[in-house]
Amino acid sequence: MKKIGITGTIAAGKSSVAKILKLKGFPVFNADQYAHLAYLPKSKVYEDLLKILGESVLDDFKQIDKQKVAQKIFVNLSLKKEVENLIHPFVKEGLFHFLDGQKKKEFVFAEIPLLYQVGWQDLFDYVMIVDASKEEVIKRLLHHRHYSKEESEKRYLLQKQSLPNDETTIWIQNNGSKEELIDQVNRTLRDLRKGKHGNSRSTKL
Ligand SMILES: CC(C)(COP(=O)(O)OP(=O)(O)OC[C@H]1O[C@@H](n2cnc3c(N)ncnc32)[C@H](O)[C@@H]1O)[C@@H](O)C(=O)NCCC(=O)NCCS
Ligand SMILES: Nc1ncnc2c1ncn2[C@@H]1O[C@H](COP(=O)(O)OP(=O)(O)OP(=O)(O)O)[C@@H](O)[C@H]1O
Repeated sequence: MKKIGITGTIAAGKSSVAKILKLKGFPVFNADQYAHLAYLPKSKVYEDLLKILGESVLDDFKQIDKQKVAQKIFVNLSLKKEVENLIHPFVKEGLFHFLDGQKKKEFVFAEIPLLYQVGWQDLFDYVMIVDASKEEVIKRLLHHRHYSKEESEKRYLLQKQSLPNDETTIWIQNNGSKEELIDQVNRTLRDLRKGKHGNSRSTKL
């Protein structure tokens, strides 16, 4: 089993790549979706999250409202850190459990937007970085997410990150059509099978 982390900036096309891979039958873990499970009353970090965030983040059904969480943590970085200290280990456990169940698969993927910020790159044999030009990203945020021009620029700058590059990095440049994106994913799979992306790094798993 080769483990491949998928990351990249906002609206670069990470989820689109994940969708293409899923349609081709590959298992794909989604860190953001899994993180949302932490906010459900039955999760094991729910009570601790409530202690940190306070009852004001609950909605009428006693569910933690993610929008209210966002409003609190993005203006209070120490609170954000405290929340992350609960959620990141929760997601990591979910990721390990997922990988454990896929041992017989050729390739297994995990979409982790904050891969480098959380420092999980060494868990993977390869890191696939989905990239797009600033112009394309802004266009997608305006047209598909219906953000204003200012909001789009702000989000782009907030999430822009410096991305490392070594022989185990696989770049997907998503500035063209969806068909071109599918072609690139197919080419990448072919190259991976031929070993063209270098020797995979030794992982910590
Ligand atoms: C704060 C959370 C709940 C927001 O989740 P969600 O997936 O719903 O994000 P989404 O992009 O849909 O935003 C929800 C709301 O937050 C606002 N928001 C999102 N990002 C930002 C930001 N950087 N600054 C201000 N507001 C923001 C949005 O405007 C929206 O109103 C989520 O990001 C979270 O749980 N973060 C902490 C844990 C973590 O690091 N997760 C990553 C997985 S490893
Ligand atoms: N090559 C493309 N051509 C046209 N539209 C695209 C292309 N790639 C992605 N999109 C569209 O741009 C938007 C963002 O793409 P996607 O959701 O895949 O990005 P993402 O990196 O997962 O975003 P986020 O970081 O916000 O979760 C989506 O509406 C998607 O359909």
